[in-house]
Amino acid sequence: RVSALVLRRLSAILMWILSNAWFEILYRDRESVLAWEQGLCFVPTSEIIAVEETDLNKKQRNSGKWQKMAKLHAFTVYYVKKAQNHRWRCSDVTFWCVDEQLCNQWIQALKELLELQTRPKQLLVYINPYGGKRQGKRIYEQKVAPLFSLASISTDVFVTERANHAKDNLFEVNINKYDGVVCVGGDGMFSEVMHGLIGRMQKDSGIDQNNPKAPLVQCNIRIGIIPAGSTDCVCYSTVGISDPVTSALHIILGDSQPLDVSSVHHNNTFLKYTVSLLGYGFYGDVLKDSEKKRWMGPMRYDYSGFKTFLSHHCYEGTISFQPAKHTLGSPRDKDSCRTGCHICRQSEQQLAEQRKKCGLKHEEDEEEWKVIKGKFLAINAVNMSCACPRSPKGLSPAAHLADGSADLILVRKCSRFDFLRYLVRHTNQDDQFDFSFVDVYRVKSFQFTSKLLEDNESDVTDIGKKHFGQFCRDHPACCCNIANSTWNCDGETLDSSAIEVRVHCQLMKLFARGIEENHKEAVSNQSRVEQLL
Ligand SMILES: CCCCCCCCCCCCC/C=C/[C@@H](O)[C@H](CO)NC(=O)CCCCCCCCCCCCCCC
Ligand SMILES: Nc1ncnc2c1ncn2[C@@H]1O[C@H](COP(=O)(O)OP(=O)(O)OP(=O)(O)O)[C@@H](O)[C@H]1O
Ligand SMILES: [Ca+2]
Repeated sequence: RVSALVLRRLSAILMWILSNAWFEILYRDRESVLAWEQGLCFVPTSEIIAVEETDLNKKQRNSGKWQKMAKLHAFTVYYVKKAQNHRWRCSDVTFWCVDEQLCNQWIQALKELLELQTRPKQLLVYINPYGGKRQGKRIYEQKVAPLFSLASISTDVFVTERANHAKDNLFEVNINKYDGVVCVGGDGMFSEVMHGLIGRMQKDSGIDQNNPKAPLVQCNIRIGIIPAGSTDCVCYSTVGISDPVTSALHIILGDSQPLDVSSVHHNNTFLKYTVSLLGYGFYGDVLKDSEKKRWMGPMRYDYSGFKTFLSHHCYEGTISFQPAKHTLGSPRDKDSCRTGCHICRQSEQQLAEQRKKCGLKHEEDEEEWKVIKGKFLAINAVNMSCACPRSPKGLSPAAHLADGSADLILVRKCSRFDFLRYLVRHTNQDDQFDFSFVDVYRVKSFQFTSKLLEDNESDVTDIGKKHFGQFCRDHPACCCNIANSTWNCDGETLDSSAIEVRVHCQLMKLFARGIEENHKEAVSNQSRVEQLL
């Protein structure tokens, strides 16, 4: 290790000398490293976007410079430049020399290196022209398509004409032709594409989605998200920023991030899949109200949020859940899920071992269920942190993208002021779970039944109890809503007062790599390693 360090230092000095001369390319282990005039700069081949021959002589002729010089030959390397806050940009550098053969050799060598990377070559793209601020088409055409063409990616592009157009289309297309599916839109559009892909996978494998216990088939075709929606929570939580160019570059490099998906059932009927927020009470009511105000664009959430906050409805019901014992993490952890997360890796292995051991036995049924009854302002189940521009740390900052668990957050009945304090903590660094009225559990499955439904089911003959007004008749001071709330399932409303939810570990994959450690954190970790050496 010490000699590797010394070698690296030596090669750095050598590169500095070379960078003042013509161009040079050095190899460090099997990774190529480029050095150029501006001083030292390392670019791993995995972060080179494209290599192109450059007609430098044409440029020079036009500018009138270099006229007395010999004919030059050049190539341009396009690479990922990492900026602040997880933002990526496409940068380029041109290398030149007088020897045409040498120049061609470098172009050839770099292209061969790029060929060795497993990157998407053919993509299927769905654009929702009405998501967010209705900029999806413009964003794709101006910011994304030029990058795909630079990276020699061919695309089949569909601009959707109605809701569920993309989902329906995914059941018909020749899916094996593609290396991935890209959706341009928000969380709702992503959800549509995910339902299409997972549904298609199960259909092709003869799996019945209505069976809540069916082991679902993993979906290996990756989805790329170009954010053009109102919340863009899935993109933000998996990339660290909601930025179309950054996401396009993650797709081009062929990044891969597995993702947990939860299935939602009612009475052996499949309802939906969810990857981000499945929320009852506050977030369900915000969504339901905001759907009527779509014309307001992303602002609709603030308007409906404020209205719902003032209405302060709570809902009574029973939640039963199975704690996620296979994972090392806890929702109160200080560390968050980051690129290459060891908790996600360990949890996946643990689940695979459990499955091997138990074979076809439904061991899950035998595991303990915890039951909680109460009155809640919000019941939020999140498969990931749910970070988004409105809430940069998310609803559960320590939730993991791919650990086979969800965080179940129960916000019990409390005063408006306390609920506001809780909401404000979505937006700052303070601990959201440090309230007497908030409980959080890491679970692998859960069920919810509203009190209204329980009452109706337990006494179907009592017609009086079927009327909503009955519910709080015995408690005149109670703020509980007389009707049920709805579920906010990744931004889609779901009307069911009884649901069964099960987390499927790493059911699908995204063109992403999780949130990378901050540069500062990474540098301090690196210097710690060097001190150790
Ligand atoms: C006082 C400041 C409080 C600010 C609270 C900000 C909370 C932001 C939480 C965002 C959580 C996102 C979870 C992701 C959900 C997505 O799958 C889904 C589809 O895109 N988006 C929403 O449902 C969109 C949900 C958007 C909900 C916005 C709620 C805004 C509440 C405003 C309350 C104001 C009270 C002011 C009282 C003086
Ligand atoms: N051509 C279309 N016309 C109408 N609706 C569409 C069309 N294409 C897709 N949709 C639907 O629009 C809904 C919302 O789209 P999308 O998620 O892109 O934007 P958003 O709701 O503004 O953003 P977010 O989900 O991030 O809050 C999706 O549920 C999708 O099914
Ligand atoms: Ca998870």
